[in-house]
Amino acid sequence: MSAETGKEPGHLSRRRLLGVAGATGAAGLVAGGAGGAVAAEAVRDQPAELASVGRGEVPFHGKHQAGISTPLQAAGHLAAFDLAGDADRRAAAALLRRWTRTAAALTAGKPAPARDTGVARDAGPSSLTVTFGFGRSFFGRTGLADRLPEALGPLPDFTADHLDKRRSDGDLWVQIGADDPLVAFDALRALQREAAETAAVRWQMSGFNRTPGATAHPMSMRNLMGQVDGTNNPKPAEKDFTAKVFVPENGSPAWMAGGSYAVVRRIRMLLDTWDHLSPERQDQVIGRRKADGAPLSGGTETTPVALDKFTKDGAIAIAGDAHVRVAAPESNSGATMLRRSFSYHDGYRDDGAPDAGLLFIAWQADPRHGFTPVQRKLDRGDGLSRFLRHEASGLFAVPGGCAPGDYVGQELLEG
Ligand SMILES: C=CC1=C(C)c2cc3[nH]c(cc4nc(cc5[nH]c(cc1n2)c(C)c5CCC(=O)O)C(CCC(=O)O)=C4C)c(C)c3C=C
Ligand SMILES: [Fe+2]
Repeated sequence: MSAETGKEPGHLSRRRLLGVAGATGAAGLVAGGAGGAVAAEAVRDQPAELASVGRGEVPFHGKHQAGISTPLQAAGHLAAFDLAGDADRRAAAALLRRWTRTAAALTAGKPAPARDTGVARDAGPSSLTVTFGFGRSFFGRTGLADRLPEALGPLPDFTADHLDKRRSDGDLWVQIGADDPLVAFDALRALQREAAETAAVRWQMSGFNRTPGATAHPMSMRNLMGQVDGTNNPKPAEKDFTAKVFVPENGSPAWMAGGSYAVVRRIRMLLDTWDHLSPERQDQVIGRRKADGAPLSGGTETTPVALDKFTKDGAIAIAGDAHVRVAAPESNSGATMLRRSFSYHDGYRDDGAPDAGLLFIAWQADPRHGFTPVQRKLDRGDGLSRFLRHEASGLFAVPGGCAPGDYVGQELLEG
């Protein structure tokens, strides 16, 4: 219950809640009891003005969880949680129910049902998305080993790995994205508080992207190496997008229908070394122009890459070890994924280098036909890999979305 209104906070948006609180105080001074209540009612019925960024709202409920094919937001948090030693399947189910209720409220621009700290009080939904996933270790701990998806087998070791196990894996995974950093933090804090005695944070990472609307060009984001990144992603409008990214309705296990698999890699960029390369070398390493994202085979950012194109001098336009050649579906028997990453910067290391890079997140219907074969190929022959360090890794089964009243993962936990 809200002390100011006497109603459940869920009835009001965060914005209106603030308006009501302010108006009740002010009107009470002038008109006293009954008059104040009337004024409060009037304010509640008047939606407060929000900037366009604040108004953005991504539906929480649906066939797929939000935060997968949703356009990238400006602020992101990734967190993995481990279940407490005595937390069983029932406790995990209760947690997912609490988390779902909170995520549904916050993404609709309402305050957290359990406790509103006020951090996001005067903001709208701000395109908040909250996405939940299960790590391999979750299944053994909850007695659900017989429901472990085959696709959630551990990722193989790659020769380029420098993984910190404490910042890798985890029983449960949460991805938060929003166009307002305060809204994103509010969601992270609410979920962490609600984990209470059931689960504790194993690791947490924060990232960012360009603010939507800051520029119309290029079409895709820039990463911290300065490259236009995300151009050749599968697009939601393409007819095979769903098959590439989501587990089909008749897929296995049945509880993953409409779900997806997220590969999470914390990839540090060796920016001091990278920044010393000439612009031409940087373009060759990727196979695209840094300036506008156009492939070195010609055209603009959206022109398809022509891997077999030669220049006038008879040289191959896109080098043999160029990142886009080695990573392309054509070089990997069609293996593909949706890359939806956040940049990160966690200050400076002892050697003075920035601790910065990409919270790389790849979404696919099956990582054995997506991330794994592509990373194997990159591991051996990618010209970009000498400027990168893979420092943390996780693979999570992200179930389909839920209907109002249900909770994410219900079919796994109760089916
Ligand atoms: C295993 C998969 C991949 C990892 C890990 C990865 C890391 C990584 N990539 C960039 C920058 C760019 N990648 C680009 C394209 C691209 N990358 C992958 C896969 C991985 N990248 C794929 C499948 C593709 C598309 C290839 C194609 O079909 O053309 C690009 C070009 C623009 C684009 O299409 O997105 C850039 C730039 C960084 C910096 C990085 C690690 C930090
Ligand atoms: Fe890439």
